[in-house]
Amino acid sequence: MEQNNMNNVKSKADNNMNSQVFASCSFSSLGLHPTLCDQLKERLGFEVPTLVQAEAIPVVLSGRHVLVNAATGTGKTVAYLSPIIHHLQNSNPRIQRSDGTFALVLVPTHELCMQVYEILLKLLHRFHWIVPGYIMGGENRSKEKARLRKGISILVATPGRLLDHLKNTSSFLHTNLRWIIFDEADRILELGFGKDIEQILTVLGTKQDKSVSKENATSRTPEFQTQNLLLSATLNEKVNHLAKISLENPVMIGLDEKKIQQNVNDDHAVSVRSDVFDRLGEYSKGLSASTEEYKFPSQLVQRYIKVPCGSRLVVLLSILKHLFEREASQKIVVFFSTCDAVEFHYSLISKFHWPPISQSEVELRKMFLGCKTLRLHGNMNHEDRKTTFQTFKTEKSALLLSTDVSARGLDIPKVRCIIQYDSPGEATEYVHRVGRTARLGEKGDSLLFLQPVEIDYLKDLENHGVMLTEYPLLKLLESFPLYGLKRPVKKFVSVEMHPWVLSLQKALESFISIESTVRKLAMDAFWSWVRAYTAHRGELKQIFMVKKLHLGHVAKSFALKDQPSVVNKSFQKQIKKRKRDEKQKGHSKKRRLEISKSYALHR
Ligand SMILES: Nc1ncnc2c1ncn2[C@@H]1O[C@H](COP(=O)(O)OP(=O)(O)OP(=O)(O)O)[C@@H](O)[C@H]1O
Repeated sequence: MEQNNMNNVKSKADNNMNSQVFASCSFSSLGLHPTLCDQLKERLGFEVPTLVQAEAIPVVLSGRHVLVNAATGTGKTVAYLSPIIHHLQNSNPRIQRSDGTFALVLVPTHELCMQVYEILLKLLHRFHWIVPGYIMGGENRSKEKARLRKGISILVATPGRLLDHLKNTSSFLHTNLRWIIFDEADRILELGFGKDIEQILTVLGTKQDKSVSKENATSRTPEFQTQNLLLSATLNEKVNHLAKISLENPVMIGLDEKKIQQNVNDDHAVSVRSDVFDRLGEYSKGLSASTEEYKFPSQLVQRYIKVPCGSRLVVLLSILKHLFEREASQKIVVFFSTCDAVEFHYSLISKFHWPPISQSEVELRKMFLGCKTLRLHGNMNHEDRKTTFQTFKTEKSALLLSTDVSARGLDIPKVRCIIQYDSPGEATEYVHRVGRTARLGEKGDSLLFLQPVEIDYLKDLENHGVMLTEYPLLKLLESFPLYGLKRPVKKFVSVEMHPWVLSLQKALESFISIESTVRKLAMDAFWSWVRAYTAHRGELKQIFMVKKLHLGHVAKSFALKDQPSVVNKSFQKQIKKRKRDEKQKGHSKKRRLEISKSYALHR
């Protein structure tokens, strides 16, 4: 009886969740071609549209420019791809490869490029005359040229490589271009592609000139007009600017109309000029002090864990152990600030054995974490990145250690938990990292690591409407066996002094001292971690201050016993050398910009 009641409650909750995610209509009722609806069902398993799809598809089909601001994992990709495919397959006479490119999807990263391309492949299965393709940095240019020469109807591209081909590949035919889509627009801009995008729009002749009168601008024949779509899970001034230069009288989807109205009414002068971009601009301004708007899936449980610096590594490993022992089959992503940190933790987790047992039982020694572990970062070659991404997608249970290369737009099914071991910095980044879980109504947890000195970061998140609750760390530590050590009698023993923490830290340090390759990785990771810590921008600089840190404790978080001076010396040396080099080169502002762009790309 009790079980029945429980089941009823669960199914009500599931129904409730479904109605927050899915619409109560069908794909065909939105106007999509029946064969395309079949493909959505057969190839992707989509029975009904999500709310965002139900709202966006008819508008995109109508030919209007659109700005979509919706939470992560709500189905934006199909919301723009399906109307495009609908129109292209309907085209009479049939389109041909030799007609060149009709639709251009711009994405920020390689992984997202491949992801969109794979969805396209599935949706186009029965429309063999519509050819999908991709071009992206790091791939072989001549092969891409050859593919472009043959003709690609729907092209997915990263901005830099697209611009390259627009300038240098004369056989790239784009005179029939009808759609330009900016997927993950905020990320594209954050990575420093703003100028590339402006150039792309100029080369394609689709940059919106706001000096042209509105009447003239909207009276173009719809058939030959380029329809631009901009999708972003976060809104800010930069996205607003891109919207301004790329969209013409757009329909806005996902923006809170009441808020827009309120902001506009608050400023009478503004309400007189009710241009859609002024309204968007006012909307962005009214959002918060930092002009950002965030949307979270309601089922996402967001927590933070307060950990003293020197115990960070032990606590990370303990939490992972706890999570995988509680639920053996699950996927977890841990975010780090640098490629070196990913390499070090990957190597450590893949090799570290515990609990401590006698030498005679050596064959029984278990890995500390028995889960499949993968790594992903910008210094890996493309093939490895692709393989990791595919493996993590298909595994039922795995741990992915990653930099922010996987924070945006990547759709990995069934990720149960996101751990932000290194703080994300910008709140936008926080949103996108946690957006890898709790997708499309699924359950999801997120956990943010903060040191006591960084706790003000919570206020910054609060200013953006992100509220976190505290994770009960001491309770977790109490749950571990102590292998003969005495459990503390005092209830409120500190995290650092907890016997489990002390003994695991000791084991990690001894392990590192004999494993020279892992030790070398730890030293590199320490160095780059400190450098990344100093790179926080704006107001965050007051929260994440290197001088507030004890470098000896930082070293401990890389299982290094060394006094910081030993590790620090090489760090100081490198900093000095860099400064010297920079001086010699007459380090211009332009150069600094280039460096920060390439730094972002290599994360
Ligand atoms: N109608 C649907 N029915 C079932 N599943 C769907 C439907 N639409 C999308 N999905 C699934 O939902 C997940 C999220 O979709 P998608 O990646 O397009 O979201 P998104 O809004 O672009 O996310 P992000 O902002 O993180 O890029 C994917 O796994 C996708 O396969």
